[in-house]
Amino acid sequence: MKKILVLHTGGTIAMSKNDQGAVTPTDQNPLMAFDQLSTADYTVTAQSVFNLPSSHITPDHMLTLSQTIQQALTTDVAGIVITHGTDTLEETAYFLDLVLDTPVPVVLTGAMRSSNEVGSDGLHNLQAAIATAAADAAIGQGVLVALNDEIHAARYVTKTHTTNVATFQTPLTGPLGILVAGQPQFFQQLLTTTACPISKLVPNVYLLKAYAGMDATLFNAINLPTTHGLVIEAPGAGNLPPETVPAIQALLAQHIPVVLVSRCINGVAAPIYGDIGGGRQLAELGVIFCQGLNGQKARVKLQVAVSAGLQAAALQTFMQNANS
Ligand SMILES: NC(=O)C[C@H](N)C(=O)O
Repeated sequence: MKKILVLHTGGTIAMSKNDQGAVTPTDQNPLMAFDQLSTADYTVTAQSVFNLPSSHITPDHMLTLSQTIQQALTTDVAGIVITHGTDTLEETAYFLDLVLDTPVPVVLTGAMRSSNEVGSDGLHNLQAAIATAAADAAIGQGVLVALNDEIHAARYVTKTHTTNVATFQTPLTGPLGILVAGQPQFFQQLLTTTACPISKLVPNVYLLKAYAGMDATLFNAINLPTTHGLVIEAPGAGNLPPETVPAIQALLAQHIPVVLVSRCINGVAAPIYGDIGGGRQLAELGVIFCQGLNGQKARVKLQVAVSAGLQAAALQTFMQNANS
C-alpha cells in the first residue's frame, strides 16, 4: 500500500467565503477535516506547513517547503502532494522542480473557488493530485501540477486566467496528461533535468517587464551592490527599446547577471534582430537568453542558480537551456 503525504500551505483551497463575501483564510484548514482521501491502493496523511495566501509566499517559504519534502523523502513515502494558492503556485512548483532530486512524484494543486462556495473545486483537485502522486506513471516525471483534471509539468505551466477553474495551461507543450474519472493518464514526457540543490537563498534577484518606450530609469534604480540578478521580460523574441541598452551594459559591467525571456505567452526568446536593443546586440553584450520559461519562472531559476554559486559560463549554460 503506497503512502501519500499531503502538505498544506494555504491558498483559496484552504479558505472560506465570509458573511461579507470576502474569501479569507480560516484558523482551521477545512481540508484537514476531510479524512476520506485514502483508497484501497494508498493511505493519505496530511500535515499543515503554512496557511498563507500564495501572494504571501516567499522564496524562503519555498526553501522551507523543499526541506520539509526532503525530510519526508527519507521515509517510505511514495508520493507527495502540496496544496497551494494558485497565484504563485507555478513559482513554488518550479522552485521545487529545480532543487529536488527525486523520482518520487511531487504534485501541486490548488483551487479557484474556496471551500464553502458552490462548485468548489478544492476537494476534487486534491483527490486528483493524490491519485496522480500515487500513479506509477508519475514516477520520475519531475514536479507536476494537477488541477481541473489536467496534469502539467511545473516547468512550463502558468496561471492564465484570474478566476476560471481552467486557469492552468501549458502554452508551449500542452499538458502531460489528463485525469479521466479520477484516474491519471499520461500522454507525453518532458526531457529530464539535473537538480540544483541549495541550502540557502541569495536575495535581490529582480524581474522587470519591458514595454514600448521604456527608458533606463528602472534598470538604473536596481544597479546596486546588493543586486544579484535581473530577469527582463522583453517584447517578442527578445528585443528592447534602445534607451535601455546603456543601463543594461552598466548592470553587466557590475557582474550582475541579466537574463532575458519573452513577454509573449508562447514561444521562446532568441537573438534574431540586429538593431540597437535587438536580441542579437543584447546577446553580444552578455545578456543570457533563457528559452521557454516565463519571467516569474526565469527569476526563480536565476535566484536558485546564483544561490547555488553558479557564475559566468556555468550560469549561462544553466540559464539558457530550459531543460537544464
Ligand atoms: N485561487 C487562489 O488560490 C488564489 C489566492 N489568492 C492564492 O493564491 O492564495
